[in-house]
Amino acid sequence: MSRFSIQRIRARQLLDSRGNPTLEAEVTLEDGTTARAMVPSGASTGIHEALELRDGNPARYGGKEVGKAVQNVQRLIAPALQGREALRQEEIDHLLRELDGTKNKSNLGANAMLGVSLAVARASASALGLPLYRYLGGTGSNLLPVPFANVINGGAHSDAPLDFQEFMIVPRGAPTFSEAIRFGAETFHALRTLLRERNLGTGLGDEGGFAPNLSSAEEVLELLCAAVERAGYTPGKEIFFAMDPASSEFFDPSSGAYVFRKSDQRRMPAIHLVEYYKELAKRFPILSIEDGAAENDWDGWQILTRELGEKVQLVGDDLFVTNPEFLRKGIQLGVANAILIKPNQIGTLSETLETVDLAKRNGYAVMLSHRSGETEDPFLAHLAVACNAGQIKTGSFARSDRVGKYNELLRIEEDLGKDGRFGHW
Ligand SMILES: C=C(OP(=O)(O)O)C(=O)O
Ligand SMILES: [Mg+2]
Repeated sequence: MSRFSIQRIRARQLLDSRGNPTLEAEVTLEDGTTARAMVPSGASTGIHEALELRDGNPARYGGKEVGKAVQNVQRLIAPALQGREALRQEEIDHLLRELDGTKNKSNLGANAMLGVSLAVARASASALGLPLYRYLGGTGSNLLPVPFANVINGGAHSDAPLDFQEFMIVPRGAPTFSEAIRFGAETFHALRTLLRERNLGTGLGDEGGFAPNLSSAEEVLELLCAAVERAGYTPGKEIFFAMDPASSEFFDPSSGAYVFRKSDQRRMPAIHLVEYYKELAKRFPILSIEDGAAENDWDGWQILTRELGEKVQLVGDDLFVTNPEFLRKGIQLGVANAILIKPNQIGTLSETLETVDLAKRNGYAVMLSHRSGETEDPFLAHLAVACNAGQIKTGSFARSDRVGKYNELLRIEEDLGKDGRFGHW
């Protein structure tokens, strides 16, 4: 028993940014330190993600309550971890996995497990008097990530007639993180002005980006170029673009075709979709495409990587689900060249860090990511710096659940002072 031993673990149900129930875990150590962590939730979830446990009673929050996960924390996890050393994160996460006993965390629920895993790490950092990013990453963690700000929301994240889910602005040419935030936010404001002028609607989607009445990627990217210029910058110089088509959402497994169901009903095989990306990447300064092919379409991923992998960062999200097993398969097949990291896809902090490590050792770039259903918890900002990932996507500049992560990174930038670096991955 030490002052870092876990004395008490509790959990509660709160709301996420979409007004759906989510879980918060609270860990108290012997020395009295208490820390909490909240769990986010996706909409365009990958089918191989760890299971998010929901109660399923349609009469209450449409079945989305997390009472069972809360109970699992209090009745099963708390007694198993009580008295354990919080600084032994791997041991804690191993115990959680043993207690769950399933491959996809369906017994305890990945939401119950992740909440506890993250709260244990935060309590440890706090008890040691260290900033969370420093505790998680050590002395070499000083790279502030380039923000990938999702300013146009389509797909499963809004009612816009757009099949591609995310259009991001990437202020990679900024000299510092805080300047990148300024370049991005100024462009976001210019975009609002343009949307107003053109009567396209300024309503927001789930990640705080606009959800305008536009139905093609060309129209969106042209508008983004105009917004960048209106803000006083040059597309491809200070500000680049990235897309997450989230193509698993519009893949039809029975015919093997991609179908633009939200817009013009166009239907195409992977090879034509890749041609389309290539044309877009020729016309616009697109430096990253995520989930350009669907989660089970490994052939499509191979075409995509062969045709675009030299020129564009190709990020696997639904494809890898932050899981070392799927990433290993990707490495063997030579698909993608980057991975999206979402801790709740895998369910513990240690496994998240293992996946990051595997990616880096195999030359895959790493981007930390929020979920479309977020919380005010800025853990992700610390994790991005801890991993020296160099890239983070956490929405636009218009909702506190998103801006909270950027604001935390601004604080970390200040904390790092001269040791902080920005802009390379
Ligand atoms: C953040 C994303 O969306 P969701 O959280 O809905 O999976 C994504 O697909 O990258
Ligand atoms: Mg995605």
